[in-house]
Amino acid sequence: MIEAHALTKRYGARTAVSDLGFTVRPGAVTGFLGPNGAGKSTTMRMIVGLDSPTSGRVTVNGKQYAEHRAPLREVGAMLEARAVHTGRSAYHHLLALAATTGIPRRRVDEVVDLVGLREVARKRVGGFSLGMGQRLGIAGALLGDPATLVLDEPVNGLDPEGVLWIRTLLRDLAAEGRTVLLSSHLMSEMALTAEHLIVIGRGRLIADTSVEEFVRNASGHTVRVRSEEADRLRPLLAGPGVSVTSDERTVLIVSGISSDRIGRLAADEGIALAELVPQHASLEQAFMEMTRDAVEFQTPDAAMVDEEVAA
Ligand SMILES: Nc1ncnc2c1ncn2[C@@H]1O[C@H](COP(=O)(O)OP(=O)(O)OP(=O)(O)O)[C@@H](O)[C@H]1O
Repeated sequence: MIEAHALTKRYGARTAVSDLGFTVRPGAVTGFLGPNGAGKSTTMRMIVGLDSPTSGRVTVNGKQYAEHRAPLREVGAMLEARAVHTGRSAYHHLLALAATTGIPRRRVDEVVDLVGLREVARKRVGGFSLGMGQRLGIAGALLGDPATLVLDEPVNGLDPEGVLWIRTLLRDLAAEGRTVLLSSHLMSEMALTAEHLIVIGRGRLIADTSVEEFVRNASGHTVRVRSEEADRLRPLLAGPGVSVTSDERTVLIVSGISSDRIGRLAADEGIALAELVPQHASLEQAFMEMTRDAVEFQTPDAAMVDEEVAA
């Protein structure tokens, strides 16, 4: 379990993390999301003691990282996959890491197999592809068989087979009762991997909720209705907060009213519906909506779209 209490980090005048409070629970994969510069990496660095908070605290299983007697056995982290001596082989990199923390050699063999690096384990890390480097980073994180894992962009650079592999691995590790926190910019992947989300923007908490709830709360919620009598149905739906748009004669996209109610209104008037489909926002749409005000740099196009939406 990871717990942050009033966690704050300032770099000079810049506040990277501000009064952040959250709990990452065991047994589920928790996604850590936020626009660029939101403070994710800073928070992760504080979790594993690479940076110290200006105020507040963050603990792993009740203690700050440095207070643990064998931190690698407590928390496994991959923050910068490339932070490896490039002249060493993958095997020796892991062996050196293990030796400094009293982890037996056989565990190195285990993690090498677990991450699928057996064939290249004796090759120099300098020649590794981005994907192989990621696998090595994950091997390092798993070395101490820790109850808690903190991974910054672990799928970055992996091919589709690698992405599927890590998704399955993380879900399995969580199912064993571990605490898994990962950040990713790939929303579709996050939607498939994580059950819970912590979303931050400009260093502050925006949401701490299940993926399902986060998507449900996004207002991108509409109902698609198809009927030969769409013209007759349309005025019946009108009301405060209801909006109806239509690009095709027989199709209405309705927001502000539930599909149950639309179905009832149509039935009362004897209007036959060919389709009545609630459309849920994707995690990406929900994320864009929830973090819109927290985006550090907006492209002119995105800003223009926002203005058009607001107009
Ligand atoms: N060592 C540092 N010195 C000064 N400012 C820093 C330092 N590290 C981070 N920052 C600033 O703190 C803020 C948060 O950065 P951080 O890297 O934690 O964000 P992030 O959410 O991980 O972003 P990204 O998604 O782009 O990786 C940014 O404005 C960044 O410029």
